Order: sequence, then structure tokens, then C-alpha cells
Amino acid sequence: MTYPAHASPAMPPLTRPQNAQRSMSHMSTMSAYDLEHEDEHHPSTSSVKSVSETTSAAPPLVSPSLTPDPSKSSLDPAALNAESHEAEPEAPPAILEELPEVNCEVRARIPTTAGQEMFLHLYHNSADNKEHLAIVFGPHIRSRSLDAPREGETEKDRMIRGAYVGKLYPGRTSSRLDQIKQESGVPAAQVSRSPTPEAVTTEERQDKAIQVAEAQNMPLPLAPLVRIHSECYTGETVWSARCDCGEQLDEAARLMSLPFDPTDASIPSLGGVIIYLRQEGRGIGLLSKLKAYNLQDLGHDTMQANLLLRHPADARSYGLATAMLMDLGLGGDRGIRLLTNNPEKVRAVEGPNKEVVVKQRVPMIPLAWSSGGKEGVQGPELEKYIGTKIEKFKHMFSPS
Ligand SMILES: Nc1nc2c(ncn2[C@@H]2O[C@H](COP(=O)(O)OP(=O)(O)OP(=O)(O)O)[C@@H](O)[C@H]2O)c(=O)[nH]1
Repeated sequence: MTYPAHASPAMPPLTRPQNAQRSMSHMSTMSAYDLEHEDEHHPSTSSVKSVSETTSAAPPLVSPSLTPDPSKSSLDPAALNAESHEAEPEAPPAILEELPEVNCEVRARIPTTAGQEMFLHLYHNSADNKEHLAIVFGPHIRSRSLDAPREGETEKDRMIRGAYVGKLYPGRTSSRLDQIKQESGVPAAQVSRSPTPEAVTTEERQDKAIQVAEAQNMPLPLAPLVRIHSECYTGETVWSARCDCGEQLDEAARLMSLPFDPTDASIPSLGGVIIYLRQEGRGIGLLSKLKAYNLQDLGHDTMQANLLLRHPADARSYGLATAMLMDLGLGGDRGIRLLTNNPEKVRAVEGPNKEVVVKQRVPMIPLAWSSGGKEGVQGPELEKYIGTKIEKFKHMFSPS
């Protein structure tokens, strides 16, 4: 089973395919001087200009009326100088002292264009009023807050908000398994002995899968695969080749849909979750991100553009992801495998008291690299985007 390519096949590539691996390694070893002179050979590529050039252009580009109040910003406007552009991100993701409260409001089955099904979970929370999402693959992961009974609700209410076990079908009248079992002829005595569906948590489901593997002398399943994905309207919806966010979302879904661990077909999967956080533009929002794009076309990199707009280099936090993973039964020492290249994300998602344990970091390699330039998003903007992630944000594109 493979997911369809992210970009519409009807859209021709913007640039001629090239060997991205070679280009990337070439870029990561370039000096500032090389980057400055790269434009002489590739005028369309907005490479990093000399520092004085970038900073002298900065003040007129900043729009105080539409950007955060500089007095509230951690960035001193006077620091918009040469050094500030080369500095490390000064605001790593905040690890909140207390995790926000989260509640799964509704869950629905989504049959996908690739043939696999997944369950989309919509969360509300105590920290903001956005609708954050958990995309759940496989039958082993259940939300506690979704399954918890709510006062005064009917069986139909439970089914409508997705708190049912098994499958919905026309005429079904109960969210619980008992009714289905009775209808399929299981004797009443046996039905009453079975645990209530609400009691079958993620942990119990996973224990069961491990017991089955042990009983059948199979290798034990690996920890569930998790991706914390930040919203990217441009990369996921309007086919932007400035970043690989759409491709990353597709690839995470593909890996989580595989029935077995891709590196060893004999290892059963415990499923996976994509936590989809509404943190557009590394948390600065779409309006500022589009300004940042224009700054990038004027020669700045993604970090410089954020700083020039008086935003932190990365304005995201991950407490919501930690709380959602706990609600999905993925907290504690059983651990998860986290699909990311971002070392700050690994640290932040574990929470203030290691509520979630990252057993393994699984890197996300751009498809253009792994396919030798045959597939995946490609182009000069993407090269610069990934180059900045490696050089300035210290993202790791290999197993740690
Ligand atoms: N500010 C800003 N944000 C961007 C830009 N391009 C993509 N993004 C956002 O970047 C976020 C994705 O972050 P990345 O740095 O690509 O990756 P990451 O999530 O930190 O790390 P991985 O887990 O390895 O993918 C999404 O919210 C995108 O909307 C840009 O040019 N400027």
C-alpha cells in the first residue's frame, strides 16, 4: 500500500529534478562567502547575502502595526544586527510547568484514498481555543477522555461523538460491544463476563498484542510511532515547494499505515498517531509566515525572516502534544518512537516530568534524498529551507 504523492500529478515540477543529496551536502559545507557568490551563478536562488546587506534592509520591512509589539518581544530591536542573524534560536520550545487539560470531543472514521482507514480525533484544551487533532492508525490506541461516560448522554450520543467500539452500521443502537455480541449469537452469560468496552484502554490493548506475540513466538512489537506535526497551509494545501511539510505528513501516514515495521516484516505494529498541532508557521501564524516568505525572496533565511518580523526563531511549544499523547494512553515508560529531525521537539514533548518517554527518534529523510532526486519536493527554496534547519536549528537528518 502506498499513499498517493502529495502534490497533484497534474502540476509539473517547478524546477528540473536534481540530485538533492549532493546539493544539500554541497550547501551545508558552503562558507558565507560561497553563499554570497552563489547568486552570481544562480541568480534565481535567494542565497544568504552579506550580513550588512540584510540588516540595512531590515527596518523598512518591519511592520509594527501588524507584528507583535516589540516591547513585549524577547528580541531587542537593537539586536537586529549581524550577530542576531547568526545567533542560535533564543527561544527553545517552552516546557510548561503544568500540562494543559485536553478533551477529545469527537472521533470519526476516515477511509482514505489509499484504501486504509484512520480515525480522526478532535481535541479541545484549556490553553487555547484551536481545534488540535490526533490522527490515529490501528486498533490499539484509544482516547480516555473520549471513552469516559458523560452525564446524561444516550447511547446514540456516544455513537455520534465516536465513543463506540467496533464498527458503526445502519440500525446499530448501542456504543458497546455487548449489543453486537448478542446480535451475533454470543450467549448472554458470556457477554456479561466480558470487560466493558470502556475498560479496554490503550495499555490493555497493547499488553494483549504483546501477549499474543509472545504466545506465537513472534518478535515483540515496537513502541508506537508518533509524529508531532505543525500546521503548514502552504506546504499541505497549496502545493508550496518552499518546504517539505506536505511530504512529511504523507510519509508519516504511510509509515503508520504499514501493518508491520518496515525494517522487519515479522514485527507487528502497535499503530501510530500523528498529533496535528495548529501552530502554523512555527507558531507565528499564516499572516506573518507569508511576510516571512517575502523576506526570504529578499535574501533572508527562515530564521532571519522570523527575527526581522520580531517573532522568535521558533514560537512553538509542545505541552498540548504531551497531554494528547497521555490521553491516548501513550504516556509513561512504555514509550514512543518519535518521527522527527528536531532535537528540541524530542526534549519538549517528554514534558516537565517525563510524562512521555521517547524511546527512539526516527529521522525524517526528504524523499528527494532517499530517492536520489527521483521523487519528492525539490528546488532551490527547499534546499535553502533544509540548509537553514541543519545549520541554524541543528536538525539531525540521520539516526541519533
Ligand atoms: N516561520 C516559518 N515557518 C515555516 C516556514 N516554512 C514552513 N514553516 C512552518 O514550519 C513548521 C514545520 O517545522 P519544521 O522546522 O519544518 O520542522 P519541525 O516540525 O521543527 O521538525 P521535524 O519534526 O523534523 O519535521 C510548520 O508549522 C510550517 O508551517 C517558513 O518559511 N517560515
